[in-house]
Amino acid sequence: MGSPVHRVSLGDTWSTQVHPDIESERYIQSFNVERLINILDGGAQNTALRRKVESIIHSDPEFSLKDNYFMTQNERYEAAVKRKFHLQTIAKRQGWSEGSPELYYSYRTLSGDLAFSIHMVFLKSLKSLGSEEQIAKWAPLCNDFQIIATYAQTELGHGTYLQGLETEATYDAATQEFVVHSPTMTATKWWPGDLGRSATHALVQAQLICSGARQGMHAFIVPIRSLQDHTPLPGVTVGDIGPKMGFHHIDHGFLRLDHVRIPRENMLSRFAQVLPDGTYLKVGSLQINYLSMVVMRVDLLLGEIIPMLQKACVIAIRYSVIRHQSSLRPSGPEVKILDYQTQQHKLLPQLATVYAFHFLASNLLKFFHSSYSAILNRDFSHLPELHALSAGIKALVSDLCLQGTELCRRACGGHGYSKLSGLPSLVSRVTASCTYEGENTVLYLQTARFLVKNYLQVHGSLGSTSQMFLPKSTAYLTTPYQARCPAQKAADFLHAKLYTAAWAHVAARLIKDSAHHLQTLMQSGADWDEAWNQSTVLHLQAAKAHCYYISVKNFTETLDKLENEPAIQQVLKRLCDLYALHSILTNSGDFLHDGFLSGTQVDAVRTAYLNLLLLIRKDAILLTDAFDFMDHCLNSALGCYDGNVYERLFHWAQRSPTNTQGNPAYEKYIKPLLQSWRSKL
Ligand SMILES: CCCCCCC/C=C/C(=O)SCCNC(=O)CCNC(=O)[C@H](O)C(C)(C)COP(=O)(O)OP(=O)(O)OC[C@H]1O[C@@H](n2cnc3c(N)ncnc32)[C@H](O)[C@@H]1OP(=O)(O)O
Ligand SMILES: Cc1cc2nc3c(=O)[nH]c(=O)nc-3n(C[C@H](O)[C@H](O)[C@H](O)COP(=O)(O)OP(=O)(O)OC[C@H]3O[C@@H](n4cnc5c(N)ncnc54)[C@H](O)[C@@H]3O)c2cc1C
Repeated sequence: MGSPVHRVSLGDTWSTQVHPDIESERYIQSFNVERLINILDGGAQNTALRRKVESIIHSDPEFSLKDNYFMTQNERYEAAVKRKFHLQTIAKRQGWSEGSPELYYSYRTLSGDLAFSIHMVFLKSLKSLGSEEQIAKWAPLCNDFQIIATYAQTELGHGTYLQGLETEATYDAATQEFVVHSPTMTATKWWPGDLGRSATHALVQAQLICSGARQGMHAFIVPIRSLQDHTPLPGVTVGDIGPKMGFHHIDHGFLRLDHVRIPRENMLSRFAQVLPDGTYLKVGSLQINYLSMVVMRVDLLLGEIIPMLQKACVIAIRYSVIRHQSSLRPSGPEVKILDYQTQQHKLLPQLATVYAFHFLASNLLKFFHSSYSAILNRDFSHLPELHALSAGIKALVSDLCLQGTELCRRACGGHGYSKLSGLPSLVSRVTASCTYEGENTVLYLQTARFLVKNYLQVHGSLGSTSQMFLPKSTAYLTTPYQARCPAQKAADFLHAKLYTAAWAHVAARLIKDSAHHLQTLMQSGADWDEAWNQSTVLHLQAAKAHCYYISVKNFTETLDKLENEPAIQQVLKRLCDLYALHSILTNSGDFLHDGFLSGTQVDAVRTAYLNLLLLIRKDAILLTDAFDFMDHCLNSALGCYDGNVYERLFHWAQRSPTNTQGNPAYEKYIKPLLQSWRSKL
């Protein structure tokens, strides 16, 4: 066992003991927590490296997040910039290079509360869309922060529909330059992070116009602020978009360009280029210019989105074994709120979901790595499947992480509404993930487009089936599916094959129904586009079901590989069962619709599910400990490892400026009012 000491690290002098209510939860260990930590980290050597980075970061007071909750937007931004540059200094001293695991772990340790994260999006986009020469030129400048860069794609008028972007880059063969211009108000770039107050350069996505022809969206590097004094360069209007729901530490910005000239070499040209005479050359489809979005959708899952739900689970579940409220029977002792079935029903499916998502995202990352280098070398054969999987998985993961963090917040009652719980910041931050890097509805529909296409390849017209080769993730569309679920009792639903087949059935049926709906509309005279729009609610449902199926299947396959770890395999199997059965129960209408499950079978699913809640309840604290977040990183008065919730909440509240900075309203308004009554009392 790794020592828990490294986790109790806030240095609160009054906190000398772990609360007995949480200590007792750790007393009987049905599995080795340290081994599970290693598995989640992808090996013991990664755990050791991560903890080394954490100890360097947390022993340095410059990195403290403790006053975050009391800061204004400007203060948050400044603190994030300071931390980022301090991290750069440490990284240099320690020899942590850009893209190294150490910097990845630093980001995790600091909860991403650092400036210049979109600078990293720029770098990743450069590596996806730039030629080797362009990467060799710009990447070192980025790595050393000789420039600060942003990714400027979204405009006031368009974010989703990239073909509708209005910013223009017109090639001038006479000077071999592009003229980058925002022709309308709605062409103003809006939302790019690090743009508002920091960036010196922007990767601007603009419509390429050369030799009089519009060639669609392409990426251009545009200098926007002086490297000498940071003033906007000629033709550039730039600023901050103002207050937002969250992400207060990031300066999201706007950018207008008035005929700004950049050299021809500043168009990123791995897949497309403009020759000096204005000839346009490209490989692949127009959508290859969307590659950096695929990269980011995969990258943000483990780096940003999933940790939000992991932390919310840690906080809410730890709090739920400290919090006592009411008793189970008259005159009985007050019980831990986690002993209420309804509290387990709120929290344990979230825990199961976040484990499912961790393994799902890890495997997607593997698929990404195996396809990405081929794509960079212009082999696009895996791109459609990668795009469809990354879009759908990003949508499902961010949707359910948002639902889950909000449920965790509410499960903490009133204290969950205090920022000091850490939960409101997690909710507001994960909310953004349902919108950025592709709004979720739009992403599900991209997945649906791929599924319908695959379905129609196999089942060309209504009823006819041909044996076709389909990508791995949609191969199940070729296998005839069972019409009825064979389960007869609750225990039957604990078979991974059975519930995976159930999700395959529902996904395949919904895909079939949405494709048939589309075809029926077309047979009655609608063209493809009209028919597509009139079936999108069905497509969306089908894409979601497909993603559920992929996530359930992936979890079961992960378990198969853990046969040398029987205790961990057993506890994860329960989580996998819970994830699958909870997803069936919350979508039970889809399983009942065609009689695949009967009402009696749904009752059996519920029985199996409720039994699992009790089993997982016993291991709940250890399963959250296995995420191995240090207290600094959780930054929660409710979620610390030692369980000293009330003392911490009380002490943290004392630090609030509302308590430390006097009360001008008293002097101005309350005092005169009260004193005006004094003479009469
Ligand atoms: C601490 C900080 C962390 C937070 C950081 C947050 C940083 C955030 C950054 C951003 O948000 S950057 C902006 C992100 N913007 C988007 O994601 C925009 C979403 N929109 C799109 O992706 C596209 O416009 C669209 C929805 C895919 C539609 O595009 P288009 O109209 O051009 O395509 P379609 O007609 O729908 O499809 C044509 C064809 O292309 C295929 N395809 C679409 N996208 C891709 C892709 N990315 N990769 C590969 N292929 C793609 C699509 O499947 C179609 O294929 P076929 O069916 O014709 O074979
Ligand atoms: C915190 C944050 C950070 C961001 N960072 C960046 C950044 O660094 N760089 C950058 O360029 N951008 C950034 N963005 C912008 C972000 O990528 C876009 O907001 C996002 O892609 C959604 O586009 P939109 O705002 O145009 O939404 P819209 O597309 O206008 O969506 C509005 C509604 O219309 C629906 N809709 C739109 N199109 C369709 C369709 N075809 N079919 C069905 N329904 C549709 C959507 O589902 C949604 O309900 C950021 C946004 C946020 C919130």
